[in-house]
Amino acid sequence: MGDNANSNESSSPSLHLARSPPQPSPIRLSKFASQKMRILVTGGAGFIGSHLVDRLMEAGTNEVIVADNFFSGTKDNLRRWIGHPDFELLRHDVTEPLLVEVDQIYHLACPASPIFYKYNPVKTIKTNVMGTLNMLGLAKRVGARILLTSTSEVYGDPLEHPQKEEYWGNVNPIGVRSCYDEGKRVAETLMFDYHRQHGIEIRIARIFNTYGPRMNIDDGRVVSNFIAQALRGETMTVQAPGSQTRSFCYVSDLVDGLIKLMACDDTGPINLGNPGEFTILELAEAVRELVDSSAKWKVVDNTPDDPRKRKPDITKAKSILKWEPKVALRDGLPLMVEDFRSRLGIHK
Ligand SMILES: O=c1ccn([C@@H]2O[C@H](COP(=O)(O)OP(=O)(O)O[C@H]3OC[C@@H](O)[C@H](O)[C@H]3O)[C@@H](O)[C@H]2O)c(=O)[nH]1
Repeated sequence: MGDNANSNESSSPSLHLARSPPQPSPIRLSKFASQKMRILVTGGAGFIGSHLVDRLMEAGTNEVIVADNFFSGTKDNLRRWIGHPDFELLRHDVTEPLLVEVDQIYHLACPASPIFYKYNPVKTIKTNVMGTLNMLGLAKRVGARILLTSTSEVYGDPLEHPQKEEYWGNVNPIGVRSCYDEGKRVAETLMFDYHRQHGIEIRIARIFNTYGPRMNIDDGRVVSNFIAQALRGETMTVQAPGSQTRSFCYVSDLVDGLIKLMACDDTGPINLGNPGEFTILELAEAVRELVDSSAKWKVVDNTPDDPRKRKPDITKAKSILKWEPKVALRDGLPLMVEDFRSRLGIHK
């Protein structure tokens, strides 16, 4: 009985493992093909996406296609590249299939601020599941390598600290954050299943809290909220209890990590974040010192399932990518304040 079952090789799951990856189209292998790398960035009009696009375009060796539905991203973030011969901007929602010929896909598309991703939770989970399926389908068809920007939110409200990639997390499957947390967890699952079943080259980054110029002023996340509030003379809203912690990574460091991950030989997941850990009250204090010593903060209600602590273990990023963040919070915050001042037209 056991022998018979084992002798039926076509049903053996192991046969579906480690297939060779799909090959690029013949034209790409011809000597007349453009030597530039063709790269799709989904969500490329967003905060992190547009900084990534800058870096890819500045390299001068890439052609970049951005697909964005402009739900939280804006064309303004990309205005310096519009009209450039190596750049193309598509208004496209990743929940619909996309057919383009590319060598690499950076799949970022998804609202990342809790107020944005909770605004239309069904759309958020569709974006994570159908969007990732569509991009994996594209990667399979054209033989592209695909990098998913997953999140530290896959660890939920973590029971291990700091968080290592091996930790499976503590996530509420039915809570108000689940559309994002569970959505990204399914997206990671899809990535690995396409890798195992179809040999797709995958890379997964787990991004921790990131900040920097170009964040939406009313993005709703804590760093942008505090800076905008302090600059406008409003009271900073510290959500209770204020002792919860986050680790904040400056956007240029994060983009370095993404590019190194795409280039390396490891699938990930790899944590990308700055291990410097601060309570939310410490952050409010830092912003007060920087922007306006008379700025005030008040404690307001929090939202359900807010993680109480978060800090990346970046041992893997250090050893595999030779990456670690260079910009400390005290150096990155002033750069963001400068950007917010100029966008808000506040020059005090
Ligand atoms: O005005 C505010 C906003 C937020 N907060 C608090 O600041 C902390 C951080 O909140 P944010 O909204 O900035 O971000 P979160 O850490 O909740 O989620 C983020 O996690 C990592 C990324 O993947 C995403 O960008 C985002 O989901 C929370 O404890 C929140 O309660 C405030 O105290 N005041």
